[in-house]
Amino acid sequence: MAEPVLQFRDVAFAWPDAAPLLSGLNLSVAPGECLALVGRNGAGKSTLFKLACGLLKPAAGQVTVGGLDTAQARAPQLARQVALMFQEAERQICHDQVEAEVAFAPRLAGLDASELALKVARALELTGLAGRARCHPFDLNAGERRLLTLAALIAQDTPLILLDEPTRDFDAAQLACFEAWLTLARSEGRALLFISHDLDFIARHASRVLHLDGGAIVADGPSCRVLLHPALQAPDALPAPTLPALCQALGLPPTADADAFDAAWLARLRG
Ligand SMILES: Nc1ncnc2c1ncn2[C@@H]1O[C@H](COP(=O)(O)OP(=O)(O)OP(=O)(O)O)[C@@H](O)[C@H]1O
Repeated sequence: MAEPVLQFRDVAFAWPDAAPLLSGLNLSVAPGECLALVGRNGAGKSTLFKLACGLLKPAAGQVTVGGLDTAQARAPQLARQVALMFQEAERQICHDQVEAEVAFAPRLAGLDASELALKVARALELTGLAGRARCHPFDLNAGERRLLTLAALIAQDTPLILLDEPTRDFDAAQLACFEAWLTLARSEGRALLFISHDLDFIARHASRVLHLDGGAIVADGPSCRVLLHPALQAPDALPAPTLPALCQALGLPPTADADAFDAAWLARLRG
């Protein structure tokens, strides 16, 4: 079996002057997995992400990324293994030109000028920002700024990518661009973890969903099963993902794929 790209072993964590948030948390993510983290506000999703990229260190237990212990590894080593898009993506932009922002990580990684130019051009192309290379990031709209942070992650070229509410600011065209990249990144074997409150988006893309509550994993499995679980469908919870909920109501096998739904429904109609 492939070596996990991310592993939590008996991890404990508490914020200062607060009760323990995580205790004895175990999690393993394989290359190529696309995993969604769901759970109510304050469940610990963003904290788990910060532990996963080494911004926070566990109080007990161990977090490894690409086999590196985040408590021991140096930042440049971790930056070759894992990249993170913050929930407030524009806060991680630190250059005054789009191109310079995208070039930041590969330049620090020591790429020569021609490799660097290729990486930056590809990242801008994939995010639809090729025509905005010389712009100031704050002249971009909110969705473009999020795409800019995505371009920077693409250029960072890591096996593990963490995305906190990635679709938040996108219009329909930007979402389509992002979803095309997501499919490409999966085909390249990257492991993707994202936090999202958009259950339809999760149902379309996640191969696995973790439900976090009070810092503990209360469900871990295929998206249709976890997203329709009663614990996520409490009265004050998010609306169920459309297609899996429709399948459930019609007594069809759960799926988030429109073609599979059509096939199952037609088979039912034909008796
Ligand atoms: N920098 C911080 N300092 C102290 N406590 C924090 C800090 N960040 C988060 N917390 C606390 O940790 C708990 C988990 O927060 P976290 O942001 O990880 O949850 P979340 O599931 O990502 O929530 P949301 O969906 O609202 O982003 C909350 O009680 C929160 O108040």
